[in-house]
Amino acid sequence: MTDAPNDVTRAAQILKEHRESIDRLDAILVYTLGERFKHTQAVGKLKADHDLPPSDPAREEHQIARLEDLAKRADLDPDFAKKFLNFIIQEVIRHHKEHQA
Ligand SMILES: C=C(O[C@@H]1C=C(C(=O)O)C=C[C@H]1O)C(=O)O
Repeated sequence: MTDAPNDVTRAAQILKEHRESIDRLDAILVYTLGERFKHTQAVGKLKADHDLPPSDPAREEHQIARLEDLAKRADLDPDFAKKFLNFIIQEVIRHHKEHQA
């Protein structure tokens, strides 16, 4: 079935509004990640200064469990949330190893 011109205009408007929301949320994600990395870089320096290991598996396990719970409440796939956090943590650990090199 072909859309009436009004339907096309309305759909275009709805698409535009969703994309504006997506752009705003992407900006929040990027700024939030930037803030997170500022803290993890400070942790990396602290660890290097005090000869502490780059990774802390017990802390990670606790974070993953917490994030899975948050994801369920936020209607986000908990497996995706887990993969996403793991991806970020691996990058943080790489930075921490660089601090210690
Ligand atoms: C930031 C830390 O270092 C590592 C990175 C973590 C993270 O990005 O959340 C968590 C645990 C550590 O493996 C930390 O120990 O708190």
